[in-house]
Amino acid sequence: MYQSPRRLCSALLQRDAPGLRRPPGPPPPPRRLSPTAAPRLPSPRLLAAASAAREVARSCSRTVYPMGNGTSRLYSALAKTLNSSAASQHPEYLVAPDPEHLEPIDPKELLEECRAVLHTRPPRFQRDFVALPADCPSSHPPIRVMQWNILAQALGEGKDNFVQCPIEALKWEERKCLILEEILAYQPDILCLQEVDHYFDTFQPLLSRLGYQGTFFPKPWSPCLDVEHNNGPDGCALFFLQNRFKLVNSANIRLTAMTLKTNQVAIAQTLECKESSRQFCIAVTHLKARTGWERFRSAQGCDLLQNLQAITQGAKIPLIVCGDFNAEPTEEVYKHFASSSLNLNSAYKLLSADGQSEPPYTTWKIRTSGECRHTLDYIWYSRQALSVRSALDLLTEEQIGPNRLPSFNYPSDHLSLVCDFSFNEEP
Ligand SMILES: NC(=O)C1=CN([C@@H]2O[C@H](COP(=O)(O)OP(=O)(O)OC[C@H]3O[C@@H](n4cnc5c(N)ncnc54)[C@H](OP(=O)(O)O)[C@@H]3O)[C@@H](O)[C@H]2O)C=CC1
Ligand SMILES: [Mg+2]
Repeated sequence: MYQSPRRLCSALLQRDAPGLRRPPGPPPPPRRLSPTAAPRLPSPRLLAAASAAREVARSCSRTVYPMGNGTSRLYSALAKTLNSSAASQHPEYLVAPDPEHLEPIDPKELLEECRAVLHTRPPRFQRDFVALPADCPSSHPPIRVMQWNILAQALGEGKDNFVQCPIEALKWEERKCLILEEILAYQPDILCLQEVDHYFDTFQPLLSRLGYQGTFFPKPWSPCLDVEHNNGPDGCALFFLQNRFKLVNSANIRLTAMTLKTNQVAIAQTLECKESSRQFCIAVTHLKARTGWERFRSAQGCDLLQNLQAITQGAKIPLIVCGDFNAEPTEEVYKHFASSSLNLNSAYKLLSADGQSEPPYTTWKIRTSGECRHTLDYIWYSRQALSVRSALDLLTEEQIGPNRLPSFNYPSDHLSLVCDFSFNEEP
């Protein structure tokens, strides 16, 4: 049974629940003015939902529910993991909430709830799926994969220095709704995320109630932990829809570079499709950032490829690798992936006229050092076993706007990549 909107509202607006507030700290820095974009026009239904949400949140902040109440159960599951400022002393972020306490949410209702929270923001950008020619027809529904570096909240507010992005645009309570809206709009079967620093308090509880099974692997020395009032370490997260796939095996990989352990991680899981009984491996990673680290990234890429060779039993199991590689297509690590014996192709190349060129950008931001427009994010796939049926077009320069990303209408400095895959016929 789906929950009523009032219960959904409480899922989103849990910030006001007792024990879930951030600890008192210095006042926020002066806020810059909002841009003059046209606000979304909320429907009366959305406004009613927002008002109901505020009411539920207010009542939750003063009411102690007896055990067994659904709202209280939700809060207790979230509260277990949300006490984020203490994360570096007490690794509470490693404790997953009890799945028995999670009740299903209707995605449409959650989307509506997100839109209600976002009603003062400019409208979402329109992006279209581009159909791609496939070699063979498929009798099974495609597998939709989303790759997205969602921008860690602590890094966005405390380290990244996006000088043209108003601090208000980064407010977590609204930015998380923009992130959820993007996920709910495309409804991926598999979701590969980087820079997740709100796994246990936001994505795990909400996405598991939408039917996903999630795994989180934090970076060992996440730079988020250096930021005051952080919410714990950031890391990679992998979610898949439980009604479509069965987990066969799962590996959390700490990447090495020239045998040395590094601060970067990957998750690789073998899944079995419930409709077709076919197995494939899905992996997510986030390689070392910054210029000057090209050889390091290349070594991390080699380590990941070696791990994936073993996990796919020498390329016997079809593979999809999603990641923020922090590397342009000219870099060595890209070339290793393109020429690996795993026989991988990069899905977004298929959007180009010749099928050979990566898109002009997957991240676009302005830092104090200037404008950074790069192609760093990829979805690699086994070119023999899988076909890309369609891919979500990127935002245009005009949509991104002169202040670039993140912005009031897009929550991350990286664009999401979304592809529909199907299996080719077995030889
Ligand atoms: N406490 C300790 O003992 C240790 C702490 N650390 C911490 O970890 C950090 C390094 O971690 P590591 O994982 O190697 O980090 P990375 O160099 O990989 O970068 C971390 C994040 O910073 C973002 N980033 C990239 N370029 C810039 C930039 N120019 N300005 C601001 N942010 C940027 C990246 O985002 P994107 O990928 O989107 O570009 C990425 O998510 C150190 O700075 C330190 O804070 C590290 C080791 C030990
Ligand atoms: Mg980043």
